[in-house]
Amino acid sequence: MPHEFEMARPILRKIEEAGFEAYFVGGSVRDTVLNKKIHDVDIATSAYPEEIKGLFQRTVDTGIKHGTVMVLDGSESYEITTFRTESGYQDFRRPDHVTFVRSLSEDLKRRDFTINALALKEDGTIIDLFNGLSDLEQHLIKAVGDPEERFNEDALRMMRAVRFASQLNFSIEEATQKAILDHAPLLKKIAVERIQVEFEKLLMGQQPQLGIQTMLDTNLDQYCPDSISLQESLKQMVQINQLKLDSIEAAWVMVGWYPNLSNEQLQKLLKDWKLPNSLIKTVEYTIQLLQMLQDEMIDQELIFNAGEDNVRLASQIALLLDISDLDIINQYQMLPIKSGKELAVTGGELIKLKLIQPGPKLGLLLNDLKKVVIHNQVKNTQDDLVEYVKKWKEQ
Ligand SMILES: Nc1ccn([C@@H]2O[C@H](COP(=O)(O)OP(=O)(O)OP(=O)(O)O)[C@@H](O)[C@H]2O)c(=O)n1
Ligand SMILES: [Mg+2]
Repeated sequence: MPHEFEMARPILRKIEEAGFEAYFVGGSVRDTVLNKKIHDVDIATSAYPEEIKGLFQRTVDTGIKHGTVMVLDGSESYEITTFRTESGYQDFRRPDHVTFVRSLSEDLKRRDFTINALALKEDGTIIDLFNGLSDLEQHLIKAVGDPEERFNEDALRMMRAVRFASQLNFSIEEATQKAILDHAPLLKKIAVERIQVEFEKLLMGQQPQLGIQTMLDTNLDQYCPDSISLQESLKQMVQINQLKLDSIEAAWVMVGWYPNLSNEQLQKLLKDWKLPNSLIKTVEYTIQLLQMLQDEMIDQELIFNAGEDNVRLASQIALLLDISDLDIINQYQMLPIKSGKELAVTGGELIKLKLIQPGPKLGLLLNDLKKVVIHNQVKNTQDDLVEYVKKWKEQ
């Protein structure tokens, strides 16, 4: 058992000693069987939330309505969720109400895929009611029970299927994939933020091209934000030789690069996907840098404005796209200044020298100084810059 489970074993034992059942469930069990590193440890139990709260000293009501109580143990914390069934999914995304149940099988049968429906007991026994182990061995993503029901309950699961295909390099079982094709339009009901999380995990998975191809094959792309541009990108991305994306930034630069969008269209694509502004800025700068590389023209000012991180990202993606990076990292390092603050004169000094008065003109002048220094037209020394300002005043 991995260290994370070892740490949590006493918690499960304590619940069992009180006469209830408790299991590790979800992705951590799947990833343990696959010998992968685990991140979050989820625990499911037959005990009701109030009963869990009675058993442990330090608890937090993180999601008590849905049956989840957080138990604090030293510096660790564990989410413990009561076995539940969810009924009446009228909006294809959230259960109308949650019913707590005492039976593990009731809980497991409402889970999405067989590989995610395994439970692990404190003593190491695996409970496998839906042949999840065999599907893990066969590298198959297969819905638990009737795939249509599973996707009607939560349409996001269709995106989860293609995301797992990419992350695990698994195929989607035939009936499950057919159900995705048939229910793809339901994705429209899902909040963009939730789709975004799955799509990013897909892009950063070990086989993004498998996930992307499956999105195209099942029409899921048609129900994602800005689907026309997206489809164009995805079609191009499957063509790349061995696509591998190791950051969210790189992933979105690739998506934004392909459809050949104007800056406004690119903004719309990224906004429609509800990306944070800082990420949008990064993607915009990096795409501008890539356009510059494609045109084989170095624009010092753009390199300066984009900054080191975006320059490094552009260089990395140029490699994937098979365009020359024109040594831009070096070009960046050779810039005479890396920020406006490195100018050899400040606004205050220029005012003291009576070369200019405070006001909007000063801002314009400083901007101009920055430009001529970046373009190596004037040396970044106080004398040279003061000289330049005197001439600038005369014109
Ligand atoms: N739409 C969903 C989301 C989750 N689950 C169930 O809840 C578990 C935990 O969900 P989550 O942490 O979102 O996904 P993981 O499968 O654990 O994947 P990851 O490793 O990315 O956390 C899943 O394994 C699955 O059993 C589900 O049935 N349907
Ligand atoms: Mg998880």
